[in-house]
Amino acid sequence: MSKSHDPWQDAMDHAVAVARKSGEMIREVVQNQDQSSLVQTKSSAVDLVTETDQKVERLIIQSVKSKFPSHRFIGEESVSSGEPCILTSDPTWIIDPIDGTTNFVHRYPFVGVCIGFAVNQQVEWGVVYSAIEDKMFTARRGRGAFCNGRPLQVSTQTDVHRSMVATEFGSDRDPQVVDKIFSSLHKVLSLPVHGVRGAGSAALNMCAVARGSVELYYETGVHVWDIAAASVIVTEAGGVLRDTTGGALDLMSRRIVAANNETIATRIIAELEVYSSERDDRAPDCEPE
Ligand SMILES: O=P(O)(O)O[C@H]1[C@H](O)[C@H](O)[C@H](O)[C@@H](O)[C@@H]1O
Ligand SMILES: [Mg+2]
Repeated sequence: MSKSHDPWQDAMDHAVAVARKSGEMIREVVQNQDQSSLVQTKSSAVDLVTETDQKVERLIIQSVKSKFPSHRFIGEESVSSGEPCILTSDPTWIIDPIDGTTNFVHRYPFVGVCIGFAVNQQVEWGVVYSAIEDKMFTARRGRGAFCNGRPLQVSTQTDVHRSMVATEFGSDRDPQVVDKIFSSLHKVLSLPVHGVRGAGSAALNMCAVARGSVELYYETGVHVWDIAAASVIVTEAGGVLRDTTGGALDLMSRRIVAANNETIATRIIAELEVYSSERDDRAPDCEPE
C-alpha cells in the first residue's frame, strides 16, 4: 500500500492503536492484581511509579521506533531514568504512559495514556486514552477535537460565578508550596465558583475542559508529558492555553492554565499565586567544582 501523503496522520493512527493496547494492559492489571505491591517513588514519597508505567512506556516507544526510526522521544519514565528532556525541531513523541499513577495504584478510575506529537516544537496532534472509561480523546492541529469520534466543544460560559474549575494538589509536599496551592484554591473557591474538582490526572482535567464540563483547569508542577497531548485537544475544541502568569503557555515551564475562553482565563489567573518548579528542560545538575 503506498505511504499516505500525510505522514503525521500515519503516526497519529499508530498512536491511537498503541494507546488502546496500553489501556488494555492497564485494565488487566487493575482487574487482576493489587497494584499497591508494585509501587516505587520518585521526586517525593507521594510521586509514585509502578512497573506498569514502565512497561507501557517501553511498549509505546519500541512500537514507534520500529515504524518511525528517525523520530525522537520524551517519555516520563525515560526522563526519570536520565534521558534528556529537550524538545528539538525533530518529530518528537511526548509520552506519559499512565497520567494518574496515584489513581492507578488506588484503583481510582481516572488514568490517561498520553501521546503527544510535536514537529518544529509545535504539537501537531494529541491522543489521550482514558483507559478505565474507554474514552479515546484525539485532536490534530486544524482538524478538530474528538472523544470516541464525536466532536468536542468547550463550554460557552463567560460568567466565572457559574463556572466549574479543576486543579490538583500535585506531589510536592513542601509546606511553602502547599501554602501557595491552598492560597490559590481559597481565592478561586471564594469568588465564588460553582465548584472545584480534580480528576487526579492533568490530561483528563484538560479533556474535561475540551468536552465542556469544566471551564478551566490550572496547576503548577505538571510536566510536559502530562500536558502536551491534551494541549491540542483543548485548543482544537475551541479552548485557550496560558501560563499561570497570564502569558503564553510554555510546555516546559511546569505551569498551565487551560480554559474555555479568555474571559474565564483572565478572571481566574488574577486569583492565582504564581510560583515555579524547576523547568523540565533545565540543564542537568552540574557536577560539583
Ligand atoms: O500521574 P502522573 O503521570 O505522575 O502525573 C500527575 C502528577 O503526578 C501529579 O499528580 C499532578 O498533580 C497531576 O496533574 C499529574 O497528572
Ligand atoms: Mg502525568
